Amino acid sequence: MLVTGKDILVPARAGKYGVGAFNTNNMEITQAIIHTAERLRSPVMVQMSEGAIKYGGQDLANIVIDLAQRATVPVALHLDHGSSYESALKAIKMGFTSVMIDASHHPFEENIHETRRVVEAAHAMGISVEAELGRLGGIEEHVVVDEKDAFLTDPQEAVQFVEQTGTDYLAIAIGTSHGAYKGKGRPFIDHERIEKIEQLLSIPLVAHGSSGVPAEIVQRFRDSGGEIGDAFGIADEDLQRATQHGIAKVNVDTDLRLAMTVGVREVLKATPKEFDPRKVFGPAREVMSQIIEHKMRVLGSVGKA
Ligand SMILES: O=C(COP(=O)(O)O)N(O)CCCCO
Ligand code: NA
Ligand SMILES: [Zn+2]
Repeated sequence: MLVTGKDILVPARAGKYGVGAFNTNNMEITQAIIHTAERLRSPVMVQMSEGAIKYGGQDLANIVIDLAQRATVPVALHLDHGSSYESALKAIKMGFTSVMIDASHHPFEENIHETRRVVEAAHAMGISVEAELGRLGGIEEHVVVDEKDAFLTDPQEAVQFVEQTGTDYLAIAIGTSHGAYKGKGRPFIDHERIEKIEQLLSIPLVAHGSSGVPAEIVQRFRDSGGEIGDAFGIADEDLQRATQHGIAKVNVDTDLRLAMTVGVREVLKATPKEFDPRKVFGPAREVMSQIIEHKMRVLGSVGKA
C-alpha cells in the first residue's frame, strides 16, 4: 500500500530498525525494490531525485505509484534532495507521499525559513517532510562539497532546527558521503554524535550516503569491463549500530547503480549476439534484489511489515 514517509519511519525509529530508501530511475529498479520488500515482508521507501524526475517524469512516478498501491507492504514515494519549495510542491502534485527539502548548503536561518515553508504546505496536504542540517562530504548532486567544507551536524543546532521547522525527519551529517568513494578505506562514522542527537531528538533520523559498495559487486563490475577506482562504502556494522540509535531512513543509490550496471554488462559480455531488451535488462533485477535483500537484513527491516 502507498503510505507517507511518517507512516513508515515513526515505527522504524520506535522499533529500532532502519528502512531502506532506494533510488529508482526505471521500471526494473522499481520492480527490484518493491518485489524484494514484498518477498521479505519489509516496509520500504522508493525515492526519485530531481535528476530522476527529469529523466522519467510522471511516467516513472506512475510506475512507482502503481506498484506501491498494489504492494502488500507499506511503500512511500519520496523526493530525494528537493532543491526548492517549488520542486517539493511539484513532487506532491505528481503523487509523492514524502518530500525532502535540502537547504543544508544555505546559512542556518535560510535553511530554517525554506524548510518551514515546505513543512507548512506539505502538512496541509498530509505529506511528510525530510530536511537536512550539516553537510555531507562527496558530491551532493548540485553542490560539490569537499572534505574541508563538509561539516557534521551540531546536536544543539539540530534541536533548534527541528523546533523551528516542524520537519518530520532529519538528515544528519555524521561522516557519510555520496558516491562510491566514501573514504580511503572504511569511512569514519561519528557514532558519539549520532547518539547525542538521538538523545535530544525523538523524530526519525536519516543517513544519506549509506551504500556499502560491496567488494564483490565492485569486482564483478571490473570483470565485466567496468572501470572503477578504489571504492569504499559504509560498513554493515556501522549501519547496524546507527539504526540502534535513531537512524530510521537509510539512503542507498550507488549500490543499485552498480548492481544494475553489473547485470547489464555481464549479459552483454557473455552473449554478444543478444539484443532482446528483456534479456539485456531483465537479469539485472536479480542482481539488485540480492543487494536490496542484504541491506534490509543489515537494517533489520525484514519481517517488519
Ligand atoms: O544519500 C544518497 C545515496 O547515497 P549513496 O551514494 O551512498 O548510495 N542519496 O540521496 C542518493 C542520491 C545521491 C547520489 O548517489
Ligand atoms: Na532524501
Ligand atoms: Zn543523499
